[in-house]
Amino acid sequence: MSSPLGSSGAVDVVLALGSNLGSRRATLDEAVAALARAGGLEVVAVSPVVETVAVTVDGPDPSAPRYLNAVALARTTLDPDALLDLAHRVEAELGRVRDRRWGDRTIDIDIVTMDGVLRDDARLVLPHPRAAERDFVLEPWLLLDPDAELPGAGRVDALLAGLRAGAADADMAVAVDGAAGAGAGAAGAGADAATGAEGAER
Ligand SMILES: Nc1ncnc2c1ncn2[C@@H]1O[C@H](COP(=O)(O)OP(=O)(O)OP(=O)(O)O)[C@@H](O)[C@H]1O
Ligand SMILES: Nc1nc2c(c(=O)[nH]1)N=C(CO)CN2
Repeated sequence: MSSPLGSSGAVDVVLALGSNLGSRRATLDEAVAALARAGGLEVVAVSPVVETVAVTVDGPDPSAPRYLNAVALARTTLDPDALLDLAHRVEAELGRVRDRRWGDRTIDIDIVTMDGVLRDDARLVLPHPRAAERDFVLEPWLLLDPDAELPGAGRVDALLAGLRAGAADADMAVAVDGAAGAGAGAAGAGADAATGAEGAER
């Protein structure tokens, strides 16, 4: 089967998605579908969905609406700026309002890594500077790819184990659902670990 990207110049990217407002699961699915529809990006696989406690600027907040988080693996011919523009466009389409840092949001799409790209400027930092500390990124990523590595930080399984060893709230990720974006290479790995997030929209 031929790739919609053709054969030239595509690189692997890892995208982290999160939603803690509205119909979270539907929004994640719509975000994956919108990314998959966009020119220059092919969604290869999507992780199971993990329900997580909101991390705010003051730390984990069990009283805030919980997030559904997922990770998507994709291939793209877009350059990093164009990929960030696409992420922002999809966020805007899905009602993302930027008010507070780490505030509640219908959808957040972060670029975790882009193969071979190291970048650090006001607009974009790659790999994502906080991915290594975020169980809400590492857990779904690991479910999708047990051999995943975060460039410059190490294996995702080791990073997650380190976080869990250090965290009093090691069970912040409270439930695992099926993969987001079914039909876009969604992976079912880890769905057996579900503890009831299915239909958990409130
Ligand atoms: N790797 C990256 N992925 C996405 N945005 C990035 C990245 N590096 C830098 N940014 C910049 O961060 C800005 C703020 O992004 P956003 O509002 O999604 O932040 P946030 O999700 O609240 O916090 P965080 O960046 O810690 O995830 C974006 O407009 C973008 O310019
Ligand atoms: N649980 C959880 N907390 C967050 C998340 C997220 O995706 N999941 N995203 C944030 C900003 O990117 C801030 N806090």
